[in-house]
Amino acid sequence: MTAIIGAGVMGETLLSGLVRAGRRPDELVVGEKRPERAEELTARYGVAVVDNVDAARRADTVALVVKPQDMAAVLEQVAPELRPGQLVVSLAAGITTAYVEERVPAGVAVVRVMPNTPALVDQGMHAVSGGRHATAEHLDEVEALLSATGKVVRIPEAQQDAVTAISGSGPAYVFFVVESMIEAGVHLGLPRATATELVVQTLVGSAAMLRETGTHPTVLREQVTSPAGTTAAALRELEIHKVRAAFLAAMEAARDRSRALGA
Ligand SMILES: NC(=O)C1=CN([C@@H]2O[C@H](COP(=O)(O)OP(=O)(O)OC[C@H]3O[C@@H](n4cnc5c(N)ncnc54)[C@H](O)[C@@H]3O)[C@@H](O)[C@H]2O)C=CC1
Ligand SMILES: O=C(O)[C@@H]1CCC=N1
Repeated sequence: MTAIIGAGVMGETLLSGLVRAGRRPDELVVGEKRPERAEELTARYGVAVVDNVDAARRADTVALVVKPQDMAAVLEQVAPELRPGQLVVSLAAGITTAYVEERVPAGVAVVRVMPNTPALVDQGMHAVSGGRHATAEHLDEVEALLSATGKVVRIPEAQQDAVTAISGSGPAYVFFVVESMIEAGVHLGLPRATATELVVQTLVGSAAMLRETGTHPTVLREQVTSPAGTTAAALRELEIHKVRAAFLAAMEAARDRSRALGA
């Protein structure tokens, strides 16, 4: 039995992935604070939504998908139900395995995961790190849990805040670029629907090229950039506006915020 405590955006992403991967609703249990959300999830997936204490008691694996700020309260609530042999998986930004281990009975295995929302379409990027009592089998179990919804990498926990800044928050940066390009298309006189179709397919095509050719992105960019052409004119403006430096500063800010959330 797997429990998911906190079924907002990321909790539902995990839940729907498990259901798509063939888990039966009676093998899953959800803890969710908002009653209207609980009703929605039961209607959509046929899962039981129970209180957190009951969810933790019934499950072998307990996935915590509440906001980092709510983690201490949830751990305080469920800790009396947890026992060695159970596995706690935290998907929260910034929360370290040590933070969880300090709040659960000794010997409970803890694994930290940084997922991302493309898992909703089985294209997620999940980074996994084990805590003090997590064995290779625990990591295998978490990998099996997540691999149905995307790629899984195992990383040292010290890299988790950087990973959060890159792949955890990453989809938002990509959507921001997409929004900006669509808006630019509208400014250039294209109908919004046309601009949207052009930008989305350009993104999907570029992503497929990166994955399928394995060619370095710099080479792919140079292939598009004809001497004294249109792309060179555009890239010059991006450099003048320090877009590369802005990305560096943005991801440093995300990394720092992740660290602060777990402090
Ligand atoms: N949204 C994203 O793209 C990603 C989110 N995460 C992590 O996932 C976690 C959840 O984030 P979101 O799903 O975006 O937030 P959210 O606000 O959509 O979901 C949190 C859910 O937890 C519920 N909740 C709060 N306190 C609770 C309690 N005491 N008991 C039971 N349920 C409770 C809320 O009602 C809500 O449905 C965060 O820790 C975040 O760092 C990680 C990677 C990506
Ligand atoms: O913005 C956040 O804090 C969460 C963690 C990574 C993506 N969303």
